[in-house]
Amino acid sequence: MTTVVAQGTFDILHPGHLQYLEEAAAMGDELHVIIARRENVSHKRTPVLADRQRRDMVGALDPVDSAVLGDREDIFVPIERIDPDVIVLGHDQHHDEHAIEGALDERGIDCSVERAAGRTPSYDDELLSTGRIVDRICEQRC
Ligand SMILES: Cc1cc2nc3c(=O)[nH]c(=O)nc-3n(C[C@H](O)[C@H](O)[C@H](O)COP(=O)(O)O)c2cc1C
Ligand SMILES: Nc1ncnc2c1ncn2[C@@H]1O[C@H](COP(=O)(O)OP(=O)(O)OP(=O)(O)O)[C@@H](O)[C@H]1O
Repeated sequence: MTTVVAQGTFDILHPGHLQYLEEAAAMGDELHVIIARRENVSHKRTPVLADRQRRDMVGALDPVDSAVLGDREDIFVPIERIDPDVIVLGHDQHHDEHAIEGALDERGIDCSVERAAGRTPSYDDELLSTGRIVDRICEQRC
C-alpha cells in the first residue's frame, strides 16, 4: 500500500487542481490531501472560501481518499499522522524539495518528495488559476 500526500489552498476549484490530484493519486494507492489553513496562506491573496468548505470540496473529488485541514503551526504534524510514502508538490508550489526532504529526515519520516507537472490550457478560455478566476469575476461582475 503506497500512501501519497498532496497539499494546497484549493480556493475555487479548477481543472489544474484536478490534474494535480489525479497525477498524485496515480503515484500510489491512497491519496490524502492537506488543505492549507487560511492564516497560513501568506504568499498570495487570502482564500475567499472558508477552510472547511475548501476541505469538503476537495474531499468530494474522485482521486481523493481523504482531505484534512492542515495544522495551524507545524506543517509536519499532519504528515506524521498520515505517514505517507510520497509527498507530491504542485508544479508552482514555493516549497523547496530538498528542504522538505531534510526536515523529513530530521523527524525520522521515510518519505520521498516528487514534483507534479503543470497543466496548460487545452482551449482558449480555460482558466487554470484561482487568482485569475477571481480577477475575471471582478472584471465581469463587479
Ligand atoms: C508537506 C507539506 C505539508 C503542509 N502542511 C500544511 C499544514 O499542516 N497546514 C497548513 O496550513 N499548510 C500546510 N502546507 C502548506 C500549504 O499546503 C501550502 O503550500 C500553502 O500555504 C498554500 O499555498 P499554495 O496553495 O500556493 O501551495 C503544507 C505544505 C507542504 C509542502
Ligand atoms: N494549472 C495547474 N496545473 C497543475 N497543478 C496546478 C495548477 N494550478 C494549481 N495547481 C496545483 O494545485 C495545488 C493548489 O493550488 P492553489 O490552491 O495554489 O491554486 P492556484 O490556482 O495555483 O492559486 P492562485 O491562482 O491563487 O495562485 C498546488 O499544488 C498547485 O501547484
